[in-house]
Amino acid sequence: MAKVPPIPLEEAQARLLDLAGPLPTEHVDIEGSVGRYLAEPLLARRTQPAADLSAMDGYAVAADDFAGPWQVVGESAAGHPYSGEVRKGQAIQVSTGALLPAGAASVILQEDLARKDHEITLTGEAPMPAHKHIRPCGLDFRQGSEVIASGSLIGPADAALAIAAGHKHLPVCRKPRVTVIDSGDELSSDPEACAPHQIPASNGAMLLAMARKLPVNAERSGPVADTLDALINAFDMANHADVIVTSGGASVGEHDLVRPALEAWGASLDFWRVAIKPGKPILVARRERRTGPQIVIGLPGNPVSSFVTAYHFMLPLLRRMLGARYALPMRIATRLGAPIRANGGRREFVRGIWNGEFVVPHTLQDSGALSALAASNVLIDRPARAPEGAEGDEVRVFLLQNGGIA
Ligand SMILES: Nc1nc2c(c(=O)[nH]1)N[C@H]1C(S)=C(S)[C@@H](COP(=O)(O)OP(=O)(O)OC[C@H]3O[C@@H](n4cnc5c(N)ncnc54)[C@H](O)[C@@H]3O)O[C@H]1N2
Ligand code: MOO
Repeated sequence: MAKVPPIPLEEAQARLLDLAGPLPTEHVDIEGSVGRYLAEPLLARRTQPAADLSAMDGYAVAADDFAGPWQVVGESAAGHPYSGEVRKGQAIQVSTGALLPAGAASVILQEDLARKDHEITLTGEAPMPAHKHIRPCGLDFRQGSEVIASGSLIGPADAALAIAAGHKHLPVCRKPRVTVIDSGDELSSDPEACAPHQIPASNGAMLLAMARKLPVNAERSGPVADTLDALINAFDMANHADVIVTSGGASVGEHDLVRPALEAWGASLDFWRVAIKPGKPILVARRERRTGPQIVIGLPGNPVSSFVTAYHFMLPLLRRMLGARYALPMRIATRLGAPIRANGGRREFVRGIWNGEFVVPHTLQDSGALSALAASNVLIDRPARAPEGAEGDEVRVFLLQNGGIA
């Protein structure tokens, strides 16, 4: 068959992300929103702090009243404000987070004072500047201001911020429905009963686990036999899915039937083959449905190729449907802890082990070697035709753990 030239990774990712947009918005309670992406900018419904607060435990005094001694005339505790006003020569005992009493301009730390009955005297330093221990009204945010940008990943701090800003619910995109299909006659669904001509169907579980790191409704089907009918039937069964992910049968062999099956099913191929290693035979197709489009990502069967292409295509597509501002994975710069060989003509994602300081390429880079993939915690991004690298050279890596998704 005619050779189809592979396209660059960025172009392929842009084409894939163009095929889909964020799914419709729904409102969920804040605890249930963590791990999802904010679908609209979030505006504060209140000002925080809503009034000037004391930032420390101590005594509030009037403006320019630092000589003392002062008469302690009352207390403002967190949740129990003082109702009167402070005058010169007076002090109000304040606790951290308590409302600053009317007339107060400074808080003197209790460590800098000596108290005897109702009188306090300065033994240490007066605050400098005078308002040092005061958290002014609106320091954090003001009513009506944007506190979280649209497309942000809602993490623990965002959940706290949304609640502090007066919200009970947040708008998020509905969860994409994902079906992962293992395909291949050699696949056994029972890893405990696998003949020598068979191989346990392991990609589906891996891809499902990767998808489920995101807030999606994902399920698995197969293994599906290498026939057009079996594949078309599996696609029909996934008619409810927004995203269908297959693994295997993406290459050029006569049993590689994913492309013809997709075409027979009514999907149109957007691209096939990307200039990356591993993962070159990846394909992407789209099918129109009454209830919205379906995107099919056909991943190569080699387990490491499946993993790498799921990382660079499946997860970004799901993040895009979830409304994420940054759908693509991000790299960090680090240094080599061992030499790395010169690269060939395809951009390569070398499995490596990073200790937070240096990265060492795994010695086994076969695209079927799950043992090397599982032992690795980064993908080293090697540009096409990169020269060999020496220990200490800078390289870019994609994190698979420690905050990275894999
Ligand atoms: N003549 C050519 N042959 C191949 C080319 C090529 O350009 N010309 N490309 C190679 C590359 S690159 C890759 S990657 C593989 C991918 O091919 P397929 O997507 O068609 O994958 P399969 O042939 O179905 O399987 C490859 C390998 O992976 C195992 N596999 C498949 N599915 C699973 C699964 N669900 N769980 C575990 N393991 C699975 C399968 O048994 C094979 O060993 O093609 C090259 N060939
Ligand atoms: O590109 Mo394949 O994915 O070499 O293994």
